[in-house]
Amino acid sequence: PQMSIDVVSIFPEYLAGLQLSLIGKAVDRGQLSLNVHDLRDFTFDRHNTVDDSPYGGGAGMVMKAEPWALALEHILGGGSGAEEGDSLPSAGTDDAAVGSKPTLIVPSPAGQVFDQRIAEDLAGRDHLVFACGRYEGIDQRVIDWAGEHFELLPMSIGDYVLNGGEVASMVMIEAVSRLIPGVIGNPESLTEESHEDGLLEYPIYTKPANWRGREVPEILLSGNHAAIARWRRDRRLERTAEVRPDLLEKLDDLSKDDRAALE
Ligand SMILES: N#Cc1c(-c2ccc3ccn(Cc4ccccn4)c3c2)n[nH]c1N
Repeated sequence: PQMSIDVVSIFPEYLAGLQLSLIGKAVDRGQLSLNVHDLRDFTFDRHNTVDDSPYGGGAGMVMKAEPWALALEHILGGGSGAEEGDSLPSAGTDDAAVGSKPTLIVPSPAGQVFDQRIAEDLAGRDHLVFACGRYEGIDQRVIDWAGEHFELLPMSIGDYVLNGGEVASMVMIEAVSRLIPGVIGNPESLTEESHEDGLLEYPIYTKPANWRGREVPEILLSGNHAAIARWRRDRRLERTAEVRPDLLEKLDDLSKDDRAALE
């Protein structure tokens, strides 16, 4: 497959949603391999303990180190099925064989904020591993240990607090996998999408032309493609200025027409 993704979680069924729709088809087509691992499979006490109280006191619980190290070693050892059953990996396809480390993404409120640029970077990698924490997070020594075996990326999906890393991992896996060539049905829709060139997308319409007395903007029915392109760009600039002026600040290649639209 072009990319293999492993996810470790105490709620593996949370990730079942990824098997549906786009990603499911890409997996069926062999473009993507997705393996979800239950952290509790790497515990051996009667209660399958994954957490304990924090050294130094404080509220909540901390995820124990050993189960995480065992789960990640299983994945490093090719336990994600990357080797088993596949044709012999030629040089460059198998991280372990050529020595480039797999990427370990650790969702965390204290991570770097995920964005489209990071999604594009991750889409070019061979093997992504997502470590979904719960409770107050994972024993720091796991992160320190993992840094020797993975390229380590603590990542946050935004400035709000979640209860764990599963939802964040699904967000990142969806944003990354749709950038893999062939995974999304219609590649054209990748080029025009918003956040690609820093502007939000323009308003979209489909039949009927008059819906409950509301008309589609005349220009869109005109067939004048240059005028339509200009109208769409103007709407994108207007919307971005209105909703996300911070994105506009970043743009430095606005044309005369662009500035006119922002007046
Ligand atoms: N990505 C991302 C996240 C998270 C996130 C990710 C992983 C974990 C594992 C446990 N918790 C609960 C928790 C709450 C408070 C302080 C520490 N930990 C997580 C929260 N919150 N917000 C984001 N954008």
